[in-house]
Amino acid sequence: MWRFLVTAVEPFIAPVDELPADEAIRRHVDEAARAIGLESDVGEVLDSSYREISVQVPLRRDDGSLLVARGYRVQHNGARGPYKGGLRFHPDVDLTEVRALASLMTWKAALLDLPFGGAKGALRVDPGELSDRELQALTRRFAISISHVMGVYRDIPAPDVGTNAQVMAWFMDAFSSRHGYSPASVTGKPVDLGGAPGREAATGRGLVYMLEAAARRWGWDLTDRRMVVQGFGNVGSWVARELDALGARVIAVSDVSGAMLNDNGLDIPRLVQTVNAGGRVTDADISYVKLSHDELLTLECDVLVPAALGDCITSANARNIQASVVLEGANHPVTPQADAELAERGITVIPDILANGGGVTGSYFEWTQNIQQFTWTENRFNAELRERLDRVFDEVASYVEQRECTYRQAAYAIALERVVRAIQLRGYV
Ligand SMILES: NC(=O)c1ccc[n+]([C@@H]2O[C@H](COP(=O)([O-])OP(=O)(O)OC[C@H]3O[C@@H](n4cnc5c(N)ncnc54)[C@H](O)[C@@H]3O)[C@@H](O)[C@H]2O)c1
Repeated sequence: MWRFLVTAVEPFIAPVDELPADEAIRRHVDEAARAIGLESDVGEVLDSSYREISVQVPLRRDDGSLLVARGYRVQHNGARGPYKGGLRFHPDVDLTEVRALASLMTWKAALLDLPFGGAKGALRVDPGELSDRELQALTRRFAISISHVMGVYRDIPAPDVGTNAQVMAWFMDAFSSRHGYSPASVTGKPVDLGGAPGREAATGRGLVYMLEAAARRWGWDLTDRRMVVQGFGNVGSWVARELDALGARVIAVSDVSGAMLNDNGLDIPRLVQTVNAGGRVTDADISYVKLSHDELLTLECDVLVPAALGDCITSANARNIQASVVLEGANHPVTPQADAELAERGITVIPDILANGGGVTGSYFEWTQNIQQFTWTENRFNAELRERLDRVFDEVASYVEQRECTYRQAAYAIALERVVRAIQLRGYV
């Protein structure tokens, strides 16, 4: 059984001059509203969430003590389809962060032209401190507590930080016990339970597909390019594997246990082996120099992939970033102030709602296959994923070239137009 390792280091804390996450996303949306000349007051609907649920999730622990966790599900906007978004289990998560992440999902799904609205859920708990029985009991209790607003055509969760296919299986089983067998009520499930072959790798693989699309457009050869990946969980480990397979040089990676560098390129298959066996990256018996978490972010490299938590590139370290490109694997890893500073310094940022969109696209494939009770092969899954992501990247890149704006500004402008159109067509306001 896997174990989660989430709390061994301090969480990233944005400097006080930075905006809270939900306001930061709102700032991006406001900027997009100005860019597309949104004159209607429909934008006001998007300033807040449609529904925010906060529930108490009690658990009798193995040692007899009582744990009372707090669970959240935020549904931001459902104009384009059922709500969709991950479930995060983390001790530092709060409603403000969940609200921000739910809104990001609205923009991501719209940008990728998927028939979903945006949502996010979280349980404020450290999964690494729980036994398997405790984790299962807590997941089931949480699922039942919010099941009245969940469902195949209502709201469909997926894995995120601190959750995985096994957690999704428990969630699906608890939901199904109330509503009848519903594999399409959750995505990112184990393949033996209706999970789509390819979904587990889809976010990390999708990031690399996006980078390849960018490389073709910019005339870059990715062979031997210096890559740095922060976070070595689902997203980070798959990014590193795919970059390594492409012939790029992954010189540094990190997880909660620390950061490591080898200028000649790290032995990624050995690292993956270590982590899959339940270890941390720094346990791997490979040649490396140990770095601090901050040093990893400021290494000189071609591409920096933050793939851990949000708010890691802020006004405190943006001026020290030495990457040519920041490819956002994590959600909201760059604060608005840092974003402006990176843009000024000529560093290209491929934003979360574009870069890590392979995850929700893979979830869309899984959901549709569950509804049709039909399974694609992994090859077909990957081919369809690449085709969709290439198309979306090209759309955003064309917008950037025509308007001379950043990738983030272009991505938000395209997404906002789609969501506003859906709100108006449905006569919501
Ligand atoms: N899983 C998905 O499909 C998906 C989809 C889109 C976006 N994301 C985003 O990607 C990010 C990572 O998600 P995941 O599913 O890989 O989570 P995960 O729990 O599988 O992995 C998180 C990784 O980050 C590491 N980490 C935590 N704090 C760190 C720190 N301070 N420094 C360095 N490493 C640290 C952990 O050790 C772990 O290796 C999150 O921001 C998530 O919202 C995930």
